[in-house]
Amino acid sequence: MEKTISENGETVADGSIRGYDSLHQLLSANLKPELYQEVSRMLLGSNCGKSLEKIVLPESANTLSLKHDFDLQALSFSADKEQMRKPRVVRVALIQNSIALPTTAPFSDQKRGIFDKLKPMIDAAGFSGVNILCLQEAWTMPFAFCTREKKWCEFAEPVDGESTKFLQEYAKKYNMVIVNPILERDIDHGEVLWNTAVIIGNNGNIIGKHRKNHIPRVGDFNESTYYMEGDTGHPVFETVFGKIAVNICYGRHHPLNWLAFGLNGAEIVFNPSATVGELSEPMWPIEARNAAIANSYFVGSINRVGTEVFPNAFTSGDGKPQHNDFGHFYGSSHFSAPDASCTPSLSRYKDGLMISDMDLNLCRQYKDKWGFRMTARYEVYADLLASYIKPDFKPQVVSDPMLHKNSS
Ligand SMILES: NC(=O)NCCC(=O)O
Repeated sequence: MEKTISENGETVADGSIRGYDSLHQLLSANLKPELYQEVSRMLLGSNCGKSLEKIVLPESANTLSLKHDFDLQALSFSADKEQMRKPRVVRVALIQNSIALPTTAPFSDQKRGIFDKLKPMIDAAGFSGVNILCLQEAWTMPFAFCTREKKWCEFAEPVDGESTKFLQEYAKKYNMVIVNPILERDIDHGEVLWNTAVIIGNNGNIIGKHRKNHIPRVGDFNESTYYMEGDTGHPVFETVFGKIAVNICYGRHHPLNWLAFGLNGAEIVFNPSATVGELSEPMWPIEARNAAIANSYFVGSINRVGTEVFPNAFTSGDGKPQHNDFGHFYGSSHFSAPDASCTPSLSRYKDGLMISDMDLNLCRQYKDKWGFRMTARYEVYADLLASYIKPDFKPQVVSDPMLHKNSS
């Protein structure tokens, strides 16, 4: 167990929930098995009438997780057998990690340290036959956007920069599609910055990029100091393993953002994130799962882990005393499926690799079952939105005439 810190006024072990890695671990350790089964059925849902099955991973992957002390979980989502289509099972993985060195270390050492700590996790994914892997938001750096200091811009790199080159080797080696979320510097357009996910194909080629659509202006998340809202729309990348998209962090609070990736045909949407307990933990398991249900696709949610302390104290104009850290990034990466089932979460404080098999046929099966696409009434909302964005928009409110009588 790590040192203790104070979070929300309570003393807790650093990042754990009173010594437990995750909510699911806490519940399974403290409830009678028959009660845990009921809680788990409601909390994690069921897939084809049963709980998710554990995947047996190769010994080499388990050995790496023990040696390098990262959480490793692997569960399988299935779909009903169809007569006309073969199952389309893909193995998908998420990596969550803390930074490797203090934020005061030379920048190149910090970056190299993170690359080094990711190597065994990527190898474990490769040894396990993972087809698509997604890393966390701005994984090459501390999440320094709380500080508003511009020196952290040095971590930015072009789409084909150092981290993409690093991951291209793994993509080729393991025949793996890799989603690489970075702080991007657009060299060809005045060296401006973006929050970007680069999609690397299984041949090591760059398929494309997506830039974060919604930029937070909440609490310490002062990201608008660094980059603007993305200009790449809602691309879906057709890979040899399926159609994927990336909804970067704060975009998960915007149902229309999720919808747009769905309308473009996504089968798996990744949500690489950086968010802290006090701000968003109660939202975390709900938003992704809701998006998976409403849009009939799989969602892979990833959050970094640990508490990152910065050399200079900062404030966020909210009257709180100045401080040197964001709070605790609570990990808890997991997958959600269109049938409302989801995996348990990875550790709240340890690095981790979450692997899932998913039969992508489940997406269409759930479109057919619930008919959310058919019943969506898009034309009604298109009309409303078209009028809402006009300056002369008036909300459609029908007031009780008595209301006005009483107030006059
Ligand atoms: N990185 C980022 O967008 N964080 C915002 C906080 C949140 O959405 O929970």
